[in-house]
Amino acid sequence: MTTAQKIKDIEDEMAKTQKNKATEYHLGQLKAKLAKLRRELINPPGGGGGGPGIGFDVARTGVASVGFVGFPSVGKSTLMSKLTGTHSEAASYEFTTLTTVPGTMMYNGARLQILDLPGIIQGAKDGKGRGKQVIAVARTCNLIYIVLDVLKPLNDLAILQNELEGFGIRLNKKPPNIIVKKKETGGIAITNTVPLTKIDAQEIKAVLSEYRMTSCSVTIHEPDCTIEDFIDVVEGNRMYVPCIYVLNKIDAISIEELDLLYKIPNSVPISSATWLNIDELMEETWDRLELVRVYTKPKGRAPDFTMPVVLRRGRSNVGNFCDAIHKEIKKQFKYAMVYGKSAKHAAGQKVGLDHILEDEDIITLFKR
Ligand SMILES: Nc1nc2c(ncn2[C@@H]2O[C@H](COP(=O)(O)OP(=O)(O)OP(=O)(O)O)[C@@H](O)[C@H]2O)c(=O)[nH]1
Ligand SMILES: [K+]
Ligand SMILES: [Mg+2]
Repeated sequence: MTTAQKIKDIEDEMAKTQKNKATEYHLGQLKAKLAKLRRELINPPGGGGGGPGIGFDVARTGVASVGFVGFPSVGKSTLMSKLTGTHSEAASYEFTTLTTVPGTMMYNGARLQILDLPGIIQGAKDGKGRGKQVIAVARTCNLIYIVLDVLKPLNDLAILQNELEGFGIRLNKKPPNIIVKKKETGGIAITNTVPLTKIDAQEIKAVLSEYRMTSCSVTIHEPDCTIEDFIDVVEGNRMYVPCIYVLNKIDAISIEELDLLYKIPNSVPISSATWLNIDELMEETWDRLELVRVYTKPKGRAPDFTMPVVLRRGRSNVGNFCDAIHKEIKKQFKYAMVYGKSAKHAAGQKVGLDHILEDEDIITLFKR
């Protein structure tokens, strides 16, 4: 039996099983089994299906990457070509794009890599078409655009989300605040600092037994966490990626229809053909990438506002700033003066390598 068939069997059994006190343990086991099988699909035990396939992965440039995921002919290549100036073939027939086509664009002083990807179809995560390679590239991006054609059913969005979820990608979600620690002995201890509304001890134990984890402590700080969140933590290979739903081809619909589209959270309606609303798309892109621009101010001179050093949130301390300029700089570092949002005083703050910089800060380095 193939992995995909085993998955189908478990999904069928879950659909048949009513959720109640008596079946909780069984359902927990089934969900854990499902997660393990899905991992096999991403990373087959024999190797081979793991990372992006040959020709699919491309050299990474720029400070952040945006990957385009969507069904065929929704306008991904049209958008990518116009944004970057790099030609990616666009045509009215499906599967025009057959591999990753990279381009770059500058925005707010940051170089962004834009990855145009082949169209995927339902079942991609289970091995249909080149979907697995496409999703494997998307997994490594800092932002995903799910591109949709507004002339097609909006339910396509749910299908695509499901494809990415099945490949261990979590869209617009933070990692659940749950800590699982393996121990030598002592059995299973579950503590929670928030009320558990959607998960219970039986389910947790079923999952742990499925993973052969007989002794461990589980601490749950995540409000309303589900058994799926818990499995994500136990599995540990999830990618939490921000996502914008790009609703393309609005040139072909009425204003009334457009008003309805605006109600969909995390979405930006655009037309890549007639270049409508691209400004909003880029502003949203900038916000979601959480980039930090830092301007350098040579001692005794005015800051250079033309060329920021761009860092990513979470990797934006003074040490990261030094590394972004030159790997030797940290060795000579004595202290830095920082001006802007991260500084305690308007007149600036003297800081060390651990100080975390904020967007549009100004910095002067002092060497030993
Ligand atoms: N009306 C309209 N048509 C568009 C728009 N953007 C793209 N198209 C048309 O949609 C068709 C497909 O465009 P592509 O850019 O090739 O789409 P794709 O998503 O890259 O397609 P694949 O590579 O085959 O997956 C072409 O005929 C485009 O001219 C748009 O904003 N409005
Ligand atoms: K096409
Ligand atoms: Mg294309």
